[in-house]
Amino acid sequence: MTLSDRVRIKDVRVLSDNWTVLKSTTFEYRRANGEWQTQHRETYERDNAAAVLPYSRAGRTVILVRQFRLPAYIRGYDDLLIEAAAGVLDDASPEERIRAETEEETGYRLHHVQKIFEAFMSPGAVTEKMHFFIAEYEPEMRVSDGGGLVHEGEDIEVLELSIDDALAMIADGRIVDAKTIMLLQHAALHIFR
Ligand SMILES: Nc1nc2c(ncn2[C@@H]2O[C@H](COP(=O)(O)OP(=O)(O)O[C@H]3O[C@H](CO)[C@@H](O)[C@H](O)[C@@H]3O)[C@@H](O)[C@H]2O)c(=O)[nH]1
Ligand SMILES: [Mg+2]
Repeated sequence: MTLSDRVRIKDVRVLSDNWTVLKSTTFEYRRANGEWQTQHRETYERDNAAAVLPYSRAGRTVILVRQFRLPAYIRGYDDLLIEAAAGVLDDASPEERIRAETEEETGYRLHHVQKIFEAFMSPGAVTEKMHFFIAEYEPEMRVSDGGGLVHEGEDIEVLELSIDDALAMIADGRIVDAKTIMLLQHAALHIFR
């Protein structure tokens, strides 16, 4: 299947080209009834990213991180966000990037990482596609404190939580990050049954 016979791009304007590119695109879309309709949409063109849930089957625990997120704060969330370790790919492969990112953010040097799925996280506005991984960890894999890159402003706390506590934190609103909820629910369904 291709959409190229339903979409005609007419004009693309760069509205902002700073940390990430914001574009405005004018295009024609052929509706289900066959009529062509002109539309304008803005897209925030982010690189793809990867996220991971390190888990211990024996300990029934997972590793998460906690950090400040300005967009959530602006929207009224008055706490640090609890998240799965994640990072943008920066032209690396998802597997390569998620290992490096996990070590940077959590201090764990993972061995095998298992891809579980890919997902667009906000497809109405953001181009980013997230690659999701799970990975078994053991205490010996912790090679540093993690914490992220100070010169990039990262100030990341590492959390080791029981899966039951993590799932309870989704229910009571202490975990509100989408990628993290997806990974924890995957773990509940497929790892810690
Ligand atoms: N100077 C500057 N730095 C930025 C900006 N935006 C992000 N950064 C820095 O760029 C680095 C990106 O860190 P990563 O670990 O690679 O990405 P991330 O912030 O975890 O983002 C991923 O997860 C987010 C939460 O789900 C996603 O929102 C994001 O799109 C991505 O997937 C961080 O040091 C962050 O502070 C910006 O506008 N200006
Ligand atoms: Mg990150």
